[in-house]
Parts: sequence; structure tokens; C-alpha cells
Amino acid sequence: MGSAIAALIANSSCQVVLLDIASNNPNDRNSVVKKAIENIPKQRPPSLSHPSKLAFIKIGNLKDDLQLITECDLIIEVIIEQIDIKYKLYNKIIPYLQNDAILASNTSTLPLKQLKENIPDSIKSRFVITHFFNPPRYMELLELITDQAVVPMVVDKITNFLTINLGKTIVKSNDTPGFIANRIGCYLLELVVRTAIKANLNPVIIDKIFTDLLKFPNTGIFGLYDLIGHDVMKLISTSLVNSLPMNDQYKKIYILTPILDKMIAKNLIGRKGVGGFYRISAINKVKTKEVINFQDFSYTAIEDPKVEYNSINELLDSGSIYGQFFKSILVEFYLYLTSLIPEVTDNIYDIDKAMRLGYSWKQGPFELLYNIKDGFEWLKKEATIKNLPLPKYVANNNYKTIDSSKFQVSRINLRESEVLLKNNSAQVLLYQDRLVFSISTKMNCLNEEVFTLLLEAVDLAEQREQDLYIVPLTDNFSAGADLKLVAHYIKTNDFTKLDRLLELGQQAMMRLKYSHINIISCAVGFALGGGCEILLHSDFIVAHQELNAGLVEVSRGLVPAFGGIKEMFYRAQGNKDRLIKNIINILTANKTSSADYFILDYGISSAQINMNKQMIFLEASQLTFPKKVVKVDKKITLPQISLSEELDISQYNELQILLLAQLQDIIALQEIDEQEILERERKIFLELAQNPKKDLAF
Ligand SMILES: CCCCCCCCCCCCC[C@H](O)CC(=O)SCCNC(=O)CCNC(=O)[C@H](O)C(C)(C)COP(=O)(O)OP(=O)(O)OC[C@H]1O[C@@H](n2cnc3c(N)ncnc32)[C@H](O)[C@@H]1OP(=O)(O)O
Repeated sequence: MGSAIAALIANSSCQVVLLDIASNNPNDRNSVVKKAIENIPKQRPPSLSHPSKLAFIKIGNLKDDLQLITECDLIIEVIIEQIDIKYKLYNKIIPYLQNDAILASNTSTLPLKQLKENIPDSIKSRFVITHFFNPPRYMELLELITDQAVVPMVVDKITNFLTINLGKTIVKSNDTPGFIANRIGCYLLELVVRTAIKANLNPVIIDKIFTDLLKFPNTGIFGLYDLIGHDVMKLISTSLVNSLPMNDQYKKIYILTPILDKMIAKNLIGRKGVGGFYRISAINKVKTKEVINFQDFSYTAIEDPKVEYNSINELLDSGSIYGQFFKSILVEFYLYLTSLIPEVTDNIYDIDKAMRLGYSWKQGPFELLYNIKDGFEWLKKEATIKNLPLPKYVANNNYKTIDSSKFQVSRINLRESEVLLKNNSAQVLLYQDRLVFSISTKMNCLNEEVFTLLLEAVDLAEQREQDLYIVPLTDNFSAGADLKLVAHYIKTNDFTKLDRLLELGQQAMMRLKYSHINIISCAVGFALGGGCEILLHSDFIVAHQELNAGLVEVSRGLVPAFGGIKEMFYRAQGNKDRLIKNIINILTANKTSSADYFILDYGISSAQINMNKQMIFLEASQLTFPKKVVKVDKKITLPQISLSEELDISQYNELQILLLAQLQDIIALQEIDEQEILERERKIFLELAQNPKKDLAF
């Protein structure tokens, strides 16, 4: 994980030093760290936002290069979870720490108290635990563990670095084993897996219920166990069980399960092994997902199971085997969860946040309990039937003070904004003194109403002489044109509406580009198709590093038609190489995987990258923009290139070849202005849209 954390820091464009053990090879003492560096670009999912970020990582070994530590403000120890080995390392590095440098351990199992036992007092005040989640580039959660000895200035400094520079959301946890997320997450994993194996239940059905009814990530519980690795789960749980108090329920559910031990012995440890609860095989050359049979460890192909219940309440009331199973594990789980308050944390919203951001649950456990009819009353009743003692939090009715509006807090608190304009798909807000346009459709998809209000928003911004910020209030900037709506129009032959959408889209993009106020787009999540076209027509983009943006239309059997083709020509400004690159973006439906890639692949010149998606708008609103110099639509010269010679067309499909021919026709014009390309773009779109092989449906 050390190299993945180094990569995350490099992604933020901060300098980072990666020190690993010195190799025995006298000719190359850095061979171990070099191997780690070589592996960074191979990590999946990718740890680096762009290969160029490797330049931010300096390497060394823990024998010859300790002086590099003197250059560092923060030293994160990411080594094996053995206290003696950690002590040895601390003794080595402490003499090289700057007076105000912070020392942090990324331990997931050892308490801060124990880590500090042999540390000089002068270091105790700046020694904390920073618990990253794997993979660190993608998981937003960071558990921060401090104690009385740590001075507030240190807490502020590290909090700023982790949130602003690295984009993490910090949840403070007490210094208890497993902290918050793993204590709860691993308990649930062990509880479900061990109870289900004992009852010989089917992992596929259990996982399906977790994903469909409880909205867990697609891996479910057994899939996650495989992903973490049965060997690693054993290490984590053993360590937890050894450090938890005698009467902790984790010890009781961590029962002997010979099947799990046999699986480890057979290297059936999950994705890293020869299989796990699941495995992917090639059956008749078809990739097939299989599930294990616990009796003989053979595998059977999975047929997509149907869950016959519409809600968790229906399942729990059903009295079926799986209904009873879920009733029993949910009662056990919630009694355990509530027994952790206030020992692990007294903030239940932090518990929910930790499970959402560290385990990717759609809802945290407390919010989830709201989905169960009379959740806490149900829990009390079931616990009483089973004669189980109620934790204080439940027995004292403390849960009655839960404020459900605090579970998922949106990026901008709408209650603080004045709504200036609004329709069913978008709104214009006055947030403090900033004009904000935000879309409110599913995935912020674009329809006539969005464009109509966007046009009105630009009018309003111009009247008020104020810049306009385009800000998503949810996790995505925009997934582009509403393809469900487009498919519906096509099905009902409503070509007037289709034409109107196309016209409005193009008009809105040109209005953004040629208005005399600045248009600032705050780009997070997906900005695809029309979403990307809005970015291309904005004056400035503040982008989250984890942005996925691109003109992906060709992958849907369409072509960009809200000015995307036009911008790719226009932005090349006569430069041959840039034009070829831009055409490849369209042809290959280049969906970039980070803001770094988007800026380079799409030739974006006015953008700033931010690591923290919660802070994108804050950052945008703090920037000052010069008065916009409205561009003049001049003719651009088109470099005379032959696309069939410049590109390897053998790899392209029918639509791509047809599109290439149309783009070549534009190039043949030699000189063109923006309006002319836009008209061409519309013509190309309509011509190619007749191609019947289209799959707009989801
Ligand atoms: C003779 C014919 C003439 C035709 C003339 C037509 C003229 C019409 C004018 C249109 C001009 C368009 C021009 C523009 O340049 C083109 C575009 O913008 S095309 C759209 C490009 N965008 C995409 O292809 C993105 C599609 N979406 C995705 O790939 C994925 O959804 C995602 C964004 C990667 C997210 O993936 P996930 O996180 O897994 O989420 P889901 O896929 O489950 O999505 C959640 C939810 O949202 C719905 N949804 C997503 N994108 C769209 C969309 N573009 N339109 C409609 N709905 C969308 C998705 O279906 C899910 O819905 P649910 O299942 O929850 O109901």
C-alpha cells in the first residue's frame, strides 16, 4: 500500500519520497524500491492519475537515504503490522525528523497507545494514525486517530493536508481496535460468511439480497471477502480478536469454520488464489462466473438468481429460509453496531460516513435501519424474542434523537441558497453572491428543459454582470444527452422534439462560449457526451482529479452533436498533430480516467485540478477571473491531411469509417469558421443517426 499512497500524493502534484528496505544487492541497494516503482503503473485499478506523475516520486532505501526524511513535513509509515518491526523503524527515522514534521502510521490494527509506548515525548505530540483505505486513490475515507498528547496545530496541519491536498474525507475515531470501518465491516463479513456456511446457504442469493435490497456494492459480502483475500481476512480478524476485550461479540461470531480453513489450505483464498467463493472460468471459451460448492469445493456456473422480494421488509416478513437468515444476522449486526457507541465513536453520522466512504455502501448502517419498518423498534422486539441484552444506546432510546437529514449532506446546502429560476430539470441559485446553474435530472442528463434554463441563466448572468458557475449538486457533472428520452422520441417518431433538442443543445453551447460573462464549470464524476461538450464550451474548469470526461458518443452509435466535433476542429487551430489527436478522441470515444488525462488528451488550457470533490465549488468561487474577452469567430485553416493515411483504419467499425469520411470532407474545405463546422456537425449527426445499429437503451 506504501507505493499506492505515494502515487496518491504524486497525483496531487506534491513531492513525495518513497523509502523501502535496502536490497542485499551491493550493486543496487534501491532494487526493492525500484521494483515497487515499476509496479505502480501496473496496479489495477490504476494508482496514478497520469504516468507523468511518477516524476513527483523520489526513491531511496532505509539504510543509505534516511537523510531524505529531513526534507519531509509528513512521514507515513506503511510497513508490516508487527510492533517490534515498527519500533525498529521509528528508532531509525526519528533522528532525521524535522522539528515540526508529523509522524503517522498507516496501521489498520495496532492501537496508537501501543505504537507510542517507546517513542520519545517530543515525538508523541506529533504522532498520529492515518488509516487509508484500499485502493487509496479511490477510497475517500481516511480514519484519523489522535490522542491527548497530539497538539491541535498538528491535527489542523494534517487535516488540511489530507483533505485539501489528498482529497480525503476524515472521520475521527477513538483509539480502539479496527477503528470504525473495519471493526464494523469485518464483523459483518465474518458474521454473514460463517453463519451462511454453517447453515449451508447459497452465497449467490445472499449477495444478491445484499446488493438488490440493501444496496450494497456489487461485490456483495462473499465477493468482498474474495476481493480482500481469505488469508488477509484471517490476519485482520485474528488481530482484532486478539486485541478486543474478552466479552466482545466479535470473538463469539469468529467461530471455528473448518470449511474456510480448508479453502485457505487449497489456496482458494479469493481473487489472488485459484478461486474463492466465486471464480471466473472460461467455459466453452465464454467467461463464466462460478460459485463454490462447500461439500466438495467444486464450482458451478451461476445463473442470475431472482430475488422475489421487493424490499427488505418483505423479505424479513416472509418467514423463508433467507428471510430468517437475514433477520438473525441483521439483529446480531445491529446489536453489535450499537454496542460500539460511545466506545468507538459517539457520532453515529461518522459511523454512517465511514461505511459509505470506506466500504462503498450506498447508505450507512443507521440510515439503512430507516429502511426497515420501525427499524429500532423492530430491533428491540427481535432482541427481546431472542433474549439478547440491549446495548445502552438502544435501551436508553438514544436513537430517538437521530436527525435523518444529517446522513447524506449534499455538496451545497440548498437551504442557504435563493432559487432565482427553476424548472423540472434545472435551477439557477444565488449561493452567497455567486450565480449557480445546477441540473436536477438523473445523472444530470441533458434535455430541452436543461438547455432552456441554461440559456435563461446566461441571460440573467449577463444582466447582473456576474459570472455563471455550472455546479453539480450530486456526484456527477453530466452523463450527456438523455438517451432514454432520445430513444423514446425515436420510438414515437417525434422528430420535431429531436430536432428541437439538437438545436437547443447547439444554441446553448454557443451561448456559453460567446456570452460576455465567464462560465466556470465545476467538474466531478462523469462529464460524458453533452456533459463534456459543456466543459469544452466553458471559459474555465475546476476539475476533480477523479473526473471521467470525454466525447463518448461513438460508443453509443452516435456522434457528438452539441458542438463537440466543432470544438475538436476549432481547438486544433490549424495544428496538424492536435487535429489528429482530437479526431482520435471522437473516433475512439475517448473517456478519460482523470482530470490530468482530460486536460492533455482534449487540449484544455483553462483548468485547475482539485483533489477534493467536496471543495470544487469552494475553490472555484475563490478564484478571480479577468473580464472575459469575447472571442471572435474567425476562419481557421485546416491542415491538409489524409485521415486514412494518418490513422490505422483497419481497427475501426462501420460507423467510425463513415464518420472518418465525413470529417475528411470538412478537412477538404481548407478553411472554415465555427458556424460552418457546427452546421456540418448537425448534418453528420442526422445522417449517421439513421444507422439502425444503435443501442441507446440502458
Ligand atoms: C433517425 C434518428 C434521428 C435521431 C436524432 C436524435 C437527435 C437527438 C439529439 C441528441 C444529440 C446528442 C448530442 C450529444 O453530443 C450526444 C450525447 O450526449 S450522447 C450521451 C453520451 N453519454 C453516454 O453515453 C453516457 C451513458 N451512460 C453511461 O455510460 C453510464 O450510465 C455512466 C455515466 C458511465 C454511469 O454508470 P453507472 O455508475 O454504472 O450508472 P448507471 O449506468 O447504472 O446509470 C445510473 C442511471 O442513470 C441512467 N443514465 C445514465 N446515463 C444516461 C443517459 N445519458 N441518458 C439517460 N439515462 C442515463 C441509467 O440508465 C441509470 O438509470 P436507472 O437504471 O437507475 O433508471
